[in-house]
Amino acid sequence: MAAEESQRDFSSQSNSGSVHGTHLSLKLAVDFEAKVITGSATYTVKVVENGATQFVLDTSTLVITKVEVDGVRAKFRQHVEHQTFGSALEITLPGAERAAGSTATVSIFYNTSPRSSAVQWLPPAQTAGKARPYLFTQCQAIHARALLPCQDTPAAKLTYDATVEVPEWATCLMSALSTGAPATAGSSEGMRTFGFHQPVPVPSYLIALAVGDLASREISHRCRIWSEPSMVDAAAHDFAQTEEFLTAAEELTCPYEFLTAAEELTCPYVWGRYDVLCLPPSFPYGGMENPCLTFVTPTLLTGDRSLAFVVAHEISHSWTGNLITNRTWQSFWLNEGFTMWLERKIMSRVTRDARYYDFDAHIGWNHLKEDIALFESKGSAALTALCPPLEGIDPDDAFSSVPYEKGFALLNELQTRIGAEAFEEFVKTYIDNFKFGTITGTQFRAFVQASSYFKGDALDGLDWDEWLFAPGMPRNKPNALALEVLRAMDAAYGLSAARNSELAFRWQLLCLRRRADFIVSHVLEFITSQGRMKFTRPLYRELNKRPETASQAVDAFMANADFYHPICRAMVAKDLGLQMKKNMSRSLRCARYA
Ligand SMILES: CC/C=C\C/C=C\C[C@@H](O)/C=C/C=C/C=C\[C@@H](O)CCCC(=O)O
Ligand SMILES: [Zn+2]
Repeated sequence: MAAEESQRDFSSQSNSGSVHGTHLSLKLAVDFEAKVITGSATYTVKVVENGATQFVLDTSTLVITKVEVDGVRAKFRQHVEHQTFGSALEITLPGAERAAGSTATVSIFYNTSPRSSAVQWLPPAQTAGKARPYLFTQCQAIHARALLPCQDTPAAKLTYDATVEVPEWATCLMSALSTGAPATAGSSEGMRTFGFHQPVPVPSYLIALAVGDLASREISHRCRIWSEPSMVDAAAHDFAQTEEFLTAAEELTCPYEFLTAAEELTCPYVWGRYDVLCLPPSFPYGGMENPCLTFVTPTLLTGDRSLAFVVAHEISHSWTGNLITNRTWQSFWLNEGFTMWLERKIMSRVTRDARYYDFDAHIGWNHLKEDIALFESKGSAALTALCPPLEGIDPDDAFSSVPYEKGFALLNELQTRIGAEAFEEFVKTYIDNFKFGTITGTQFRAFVQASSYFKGDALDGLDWDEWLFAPGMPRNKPNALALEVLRAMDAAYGLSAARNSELAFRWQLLCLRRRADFIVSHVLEFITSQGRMKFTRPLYRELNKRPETASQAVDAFMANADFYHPICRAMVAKDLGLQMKKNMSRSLRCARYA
């Protein structure tokens, strides 16, 4: 296999590997008339590599007016603009080469351009109220650099605070916690100032802003639904299950025994609040997982809550994506594949219907097929790899259902190998291990391989290179036959008690492969009551694949060795890794190879 996951972020020109902005203070003012945001971005900068002399950020269509380092004017240079990746902004750190661990405060004074790719400025006609303008941002994947100078790579997480001056009639929201009521004191005439802080380190693509004529409805102690006033009741109705989704997500992600709300929680929700802003119809995505404030499209408003699963998806990103973040866009599948998995688990719980997971996975599989065919027809098959070659590529051009559904398919494949219950526990260890950080596919692979949940032969035959780097459809369709479905089929059709040997054989093999342990006693009964190799050998081999059932297979075989025809006995002994001593037939005469 040719490809390799790069440690470099091809989509950023910043030098976050040697100098890292760890905290950002934004002071912004919104000018609807000029369609610009003006202000300053002040970074607390930490040198991580000895000898650094520059702090390099990404910008796109920004006008930089002044830079200060530790309060003193500093030299800066904006490179020629690259069509996709923008202009690198090089700021000279004055004095001698900086030692690792040293810090500085860097303030950049700037304004955005009316053609910023991060901001949509809506005239009143494009709003529901038709009376006031509106603006919202969308920074994923690499548009944050068109909103503020930043190290626009998910590898560089930072905390932030912000003040934003907006017209007095407007409400300003950000992907952060509010610091309190807006202030008019200290603001320009006719303006008021909103304050925010985000104490959890986030990547730049999660910095978000919306300003408009907004109203809200509180739907739980930590969830509020926002939109334009004329839509807010409809939005609050369609997203009324938000708290229920959030609770289900907490149960699925908390590595400790989950306690009820009345008791002390062992896993407090890291982000503090989960609010939802329902945007005007030009919002380009179904939802965007901006922390503390998910953005959603109004196309979800049906009146019957049938599209609220998008909120379950965005809630899931609170852990997979926002808490554990893809280190570069090559590992975007870890954000989205895990989020699809969690979304489907949440929806199965909330609907109390285990079939939800399988049916939705089936729909996702078909979506994946369509997207892969589309990319192949465009001559872009390489972008259908889970870890795509992104050098020189605009991430927006690479976007498809591949990271979502192929990513999910890989996780589902892992789940199938150890069973849903064990995989759910494994995911909790994954979250606990990588929370607050970033991850690559290579790290994930190593984590799985080292995990005690995947001991023994659980990963046998899994071709990681093919999964991560080969374009096209994965080989194995996610199996829709969850344990619960097998139990329901058994209850409906009595398959475990089937007397038809062909039927019993197929059913038993299927159940063993799905690790449905209720079948084991039936299998042992079947393989010790007849000796037809067509049935007996595959079932013994299947039992022998897992430590939990292998010893039962050996015991059953040894106890019944005399029953089998010598050919069958010899074949099964080989299948089980046992050596039959010549002319001996009793169980004690078998010994394990090696
Ligand atoms: C392998 C692809 C590499 C990088 C792509 C990363 C980001 C792509 C960029 O286009 C931004 C995507 C933003 C997505 C936001 C929300 C999605 O969950 C929405 C999914 C589609 C929808 O429901 O409308
Ligand atoms: Zn998502």
